[in-house]
Amino acid sequence: MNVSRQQPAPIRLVGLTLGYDRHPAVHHLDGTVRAGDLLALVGPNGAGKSTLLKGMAGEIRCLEGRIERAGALAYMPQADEIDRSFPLSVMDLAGMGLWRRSGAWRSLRRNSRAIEAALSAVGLEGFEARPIGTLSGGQFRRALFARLILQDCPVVLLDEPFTGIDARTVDDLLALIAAWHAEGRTVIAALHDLAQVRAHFPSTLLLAREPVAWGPTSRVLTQENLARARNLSEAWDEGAPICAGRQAAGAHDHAHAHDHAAHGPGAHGHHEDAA
Ligand SMILES: Nc1ncnc2c1ncn2[C@@H]1O[C@H](COP(=O)(O)OP(=O)(O)OP(=O)(O)O)[C@@H](O)[C@H]1O
Repeated sequence: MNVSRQQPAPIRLVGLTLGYDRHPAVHHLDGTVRAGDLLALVGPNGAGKSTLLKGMAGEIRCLEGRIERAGALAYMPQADEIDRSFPLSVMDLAGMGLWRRSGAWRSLRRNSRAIEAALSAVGLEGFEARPIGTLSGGQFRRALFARLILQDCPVVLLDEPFTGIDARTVDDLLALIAAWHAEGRTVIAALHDLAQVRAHFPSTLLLAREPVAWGPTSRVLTQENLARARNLSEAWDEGAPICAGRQAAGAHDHAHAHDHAAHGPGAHGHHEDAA
């Protein structure tokens, strides 16, 4: 792994609302993901985790506010968003990770050595020529992680990277993520397994269409915060328009189809991690 690569910059969310067709999916986000953070995004179904990752990856535009970030970023969407019918070999798929950096100077031989090393790091040696459509879910996930290794980006975004993956593969991939963290990269992952988050992710952003709590995992994943996240999600109105009054009112007194009553102290996602 190239240790001289670019270091990550912090990612700042400023008055951020993201959504689809002018309907917010997640809003009122303010806070900073520290450079080098290992951050879990947690929340009920529909809480806005994927939407936030898509916004950070530049796949959707901000409805309001902005995301300030710099440098290269690698993004792994949810498995069902990836077309596996495309006639690609495992080697081709992993090799796509080199596109950003590979120029004419990089020989095919050097490329293939790097790809083989990445495939070996995820336990896929011998799979180079296999069409991706023939891989099991776990093998395909490993191939995607090999592509991330080759992308070699300072910031890595993962959307539910372990869904449907067996325990051994999850352990291997968690070790890879821990190594990225140790190298100083920023890693942000949307996850549902709270035990896994507690064990492996020092920071957590708990979302329920808006930030419920953001900070050290042990302080965020409390019963009280989790209950508040459930209540907020249930109270959400899918058809609500974007909060046009927020900036004018500068507070929470604007007319809202969704319930803000559950806001508590610390709900506004300021990163309380002093370290
Ligand atoms: N392409 C889209 N078009 C319209 N609405 C969308 C789109 N993608 C997501 N949404 C809506 O945005 C909201 C947030 O969805 P999102 O996928 O971000 O949640 P999530 O926290 O990742 O959920 P899950 O845990 O179920 O994956 C949901 O109400 C969802 O229906």
